[in-house]
Amino acid sequence: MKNITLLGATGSIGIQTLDVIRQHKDLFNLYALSFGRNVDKAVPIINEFNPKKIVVQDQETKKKLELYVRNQDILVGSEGMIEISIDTYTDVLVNAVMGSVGLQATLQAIQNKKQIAIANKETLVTAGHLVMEAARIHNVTLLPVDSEHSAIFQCLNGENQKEVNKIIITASGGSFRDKSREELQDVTVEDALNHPNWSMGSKITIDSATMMNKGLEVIEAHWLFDVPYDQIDVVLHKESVIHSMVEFNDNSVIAQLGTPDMRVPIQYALTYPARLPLSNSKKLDLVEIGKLHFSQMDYVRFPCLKMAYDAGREGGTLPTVLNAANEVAVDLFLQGKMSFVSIEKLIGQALEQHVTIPNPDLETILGVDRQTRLEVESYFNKDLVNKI
Ligand SMILES: NC(=O)C1=CN([C@@H]2O[C@H](COP(=O)(O)OP(=O)(O)OC[C@H]3O[C@@H](n4cnc5c(N)ncnc54)[C@H](OP(=O)(O)O)[C@@H]3O)[C@@H](O)[C@H]2O)C=CC1
Ligand SMILES: CC(=O)[C@@H](O)[C@H](O)COP(=O)(O)O
Ligand SMILES: [Mn+2]
Repeated sequence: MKNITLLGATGSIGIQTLDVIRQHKDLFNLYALSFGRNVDKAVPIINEFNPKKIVVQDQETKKKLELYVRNQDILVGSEGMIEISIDTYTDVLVNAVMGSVGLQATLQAIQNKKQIAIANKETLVTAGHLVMEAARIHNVTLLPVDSEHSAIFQCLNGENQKEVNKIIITASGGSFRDKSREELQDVTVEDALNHPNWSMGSKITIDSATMMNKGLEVIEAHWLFDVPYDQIDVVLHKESVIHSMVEFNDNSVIAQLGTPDMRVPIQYALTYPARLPLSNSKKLDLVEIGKLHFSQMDYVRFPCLKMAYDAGREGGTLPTVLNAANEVAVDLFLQGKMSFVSIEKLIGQALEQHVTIPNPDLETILGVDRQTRLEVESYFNKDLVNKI
């Protein structure tokens, strides 16, 4: 029996992780969980799974939760997340929190040799070099949950890394894939949240519409698989049936396919190297689908992807700036405070202003992250973007 600690239990990945745990009660026990502020969603989860420890985002949420929860310790904030992640009884940490807030918990869990299933790409974008260095030193394998990275991980299984020509990450194109740049001017939050293939949390759904999701995934792939940026391609594939591919030096290409169901990569990360049946998961029927489509990525249409490649190549603190600026900008858009196209403007502005610090330590990363968030808020307040 493995004790799982789940960061982000009330989110899209969190809920699907709980479904996997529910299906394999003989293998997994939910030992501890964290969530942000959604007490209504958390209470039934706590009643069903009875975790020993719970972490919430702030004191106010703790007070609300105390009205429903009597048997568990309720911890708060980043320190609480670290505490449950390194707890002696935690065997596996699933990082399914939104944003770079789970970075320190992940780093400390690695230092404590916990098994890590990582959905949270922002952690790897903001501090990939620190996370991978810790994983190397402590001999911990990061098991990817992100569908593309799980696919690449499976394609590389048993292969020689030196024989890899390139990684090909597929992109659905997101909710505005058929719109021109001009047509993006007056799109709404509701339009942007309408992803064609996946039902996900709101931040990643907006990232998918701006193509920043693919940019974050390129950086994530660079760190997880130790592949240079020149050997990572992105191709538009609107069906999201091929989750990603690897081309080898004999021009052979291995791909991983499946219906869009995040429980598949979540479960694989938890049961690796074994595979288990997953009930209520739709089988892939290629005959029913008939055709798969592919087209070249357009970096002018999707400037966020270009910014991510550039920031990744430059390295140092630039990916931290990219990520923090994106988190703030997406949040401002989701709150209805500014237009969709303002997201890329705010990120571009933050990247332009920043003087990269090479090889940053954790303190530097956390400082740059904080500073960038303040700066982006200030550009917004100074009217540098189109407010709605
Ligand atoms: N959803 C998907 O299919 C996929 C997601 N991912 C990645 O997985 C991660 C999670 O995504 P997703 O599940 O969609 O996100 P959601 O927004 O659905 O869920 C996020 C979770 O994190 C919690 N949370 C948010 N902010 C904070 C905070 N400041 N402190 C503590 N907890 C917080 C939320 O709590 P609450 O809601 O209670 O406030 C919720 O439990 C992201 O990094 C995403 O990029 C990767 C591939 C696919
Ligand atoms: C399910 C998943 O892994 C998401 O990251 C998904 O890939 C988003 O789709 P696109 O970013 O390709 O639209
Ligand atoms: Mn993905």
